Amino acid sequence: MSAKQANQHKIVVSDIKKNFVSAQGALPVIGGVSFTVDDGEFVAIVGPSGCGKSTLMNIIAGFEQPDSGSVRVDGAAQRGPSPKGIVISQHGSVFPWLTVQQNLMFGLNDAEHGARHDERAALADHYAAMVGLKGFEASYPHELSGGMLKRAELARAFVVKPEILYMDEPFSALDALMNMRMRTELLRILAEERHTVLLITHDVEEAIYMADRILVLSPRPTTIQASFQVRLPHPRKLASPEAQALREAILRELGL
Ligand SMILES: Nc1ncnc2c1ncn2[C@@H]1O[C@H](COP(=O)(O)OP(=O)(O)OP(=O)(O)O)[C@@H](O)[C@H]1O
Repeated sequence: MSAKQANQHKIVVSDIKKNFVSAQGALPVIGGVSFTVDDGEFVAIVGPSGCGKSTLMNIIAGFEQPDSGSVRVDGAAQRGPSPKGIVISQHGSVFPWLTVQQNLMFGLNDAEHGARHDERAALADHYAAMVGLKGFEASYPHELSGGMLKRAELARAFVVKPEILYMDEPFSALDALMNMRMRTELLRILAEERHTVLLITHDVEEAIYMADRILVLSPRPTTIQASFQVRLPHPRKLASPEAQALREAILRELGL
């Protein structure tokens, strides 16, 4: 690979290995995973339950260290969580004691986003409106529905304009209809603002609907078993013969 090509990759994951040690002995979880993600690319990772998806994501996002191998973001070794990336998980991350607006303002520091409180409030309100929460800026999280809460979390992630979104089963706690709405919402926002996305999901259709590329992980100790480029135009029709063929090929890799 030439230096120029290497520079184009936003994330470079090189031969990551990870064992957990328990009373029962060593549990090999990640058995050597390498891949790259380009700037602005949306890569989804699917794999069997318990294969190590979350562990891999935690390592790539800098929250956990691998036993061996490395993660580089924009060419620099990832040694801990970086402000370039933000994690959205199914557990949620909004502060229950702050309103929607206060939650969105929380990540905006004075230096970068204007010292004035009203400038940061305006930016927070802009992102609340972008995810369909106009009119709910003064509401507290417990006053929102599950779907609205998820929108607030997305807005909270987007307001700080992260270069990378690490998403670990972000919509899995939502009902099927809201899950589909949030997929569409996420793609709409991504069309407006450029981000690199790494999505972990157990839902093959969710991956096909959104991703540019889908990596299929093997059972533990996990490795990349297959990779699929998704060359379907948006908005994607999951019932189309191309999407169905892709779904079947991925499910076959998963042994289903
Ligand atoms: N901190 C830890 N200490 C010990 N074992 C762990 C730890 N974190 C994860 N594991 C184990 O590593 C394996 C992989 O877990 P992980 O959560 O990464 O899998 P996953 O693919 O995300 O699972 P799921 O599909 O069920 O969400 C599991 O067997 C889990 O019990």
